[in-house]
Amino acid sequence: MFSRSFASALRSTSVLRNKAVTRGFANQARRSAASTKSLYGYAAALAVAGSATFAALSMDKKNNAQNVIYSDSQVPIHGKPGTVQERTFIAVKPDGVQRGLVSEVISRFERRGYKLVGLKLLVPPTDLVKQHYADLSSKPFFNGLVDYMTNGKAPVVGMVWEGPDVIKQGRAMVGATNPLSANPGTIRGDFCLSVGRNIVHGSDSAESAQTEIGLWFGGKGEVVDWSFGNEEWVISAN
Ligand SMILES: Nc1ncnc2c1ncn2[C@@H]1O[C@H](COP(=O)(O)OP(=O)(O)OP(=O)(O)O)[C@@H](O)[C@H]1O
Repeated sequence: MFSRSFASALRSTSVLRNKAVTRGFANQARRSAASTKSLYGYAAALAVAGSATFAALSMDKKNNAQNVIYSDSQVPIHGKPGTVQERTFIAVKPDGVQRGLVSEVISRFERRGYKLVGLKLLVPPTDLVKQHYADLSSKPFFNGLVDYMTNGKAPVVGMVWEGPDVIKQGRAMVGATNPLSANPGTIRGDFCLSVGRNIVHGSDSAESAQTEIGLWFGGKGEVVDWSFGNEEWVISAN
């Protein structure tokens, strides 16, 4: 289902008029989605569709409107803080996955206009989580936090999101660490009650984003550069 809608989205994108190219990528997307039959099929299809869009945009260099802030294809995996290609690391933690809130989190970032450039599902290794939460290593809850993130009762969904001011806006969308202090309208303010089960993580600074994206998405090709077909309608200035 997702692959079919991506195929039609790809075909309707003006820069993708080459049907043979589009069909090839659409078929790959269909195979990916069929092999996983889930939201993560959607993720695979999205990654393939993203690559297709990026490849096609590279072929078509007709961007001539002066007031459009187009993305630059030469982006380090941690993005370019302060630009439209700023990137942040957002994770749905095991309680969020267990409670079926992955799509809710993705949807909020997508609807806001942010672009998903990295996505993976994993039970993270202990070392990774210890590094991720290194600044909390002296806290009494540290061992419990590491165990909760790594014990495999549910996986973590790690994501890299891109767009203007995404680090600060992402934190605002996530809400205060303690859900009882989180504003309604934020993810934590809408969906949870306990600081130990606060559903999501979001990088709190450009430095954290760089470190965390490198930790969770350090492998080659794990973050995908691609351009929205409707970029002009989401991030342009007049
Ligand atoms: N007092 C506490 N008791 C139990 N767990 C806690 C406590 N304080 C923080 N945590 C856990 O440690 C995580 C990291 O805490 P931190 O102070 O870095 O907050 P945060 O930056 O809002 O959270 P995150 O890093 O997960 O986005 C929290 O999200 C929460 O899961």
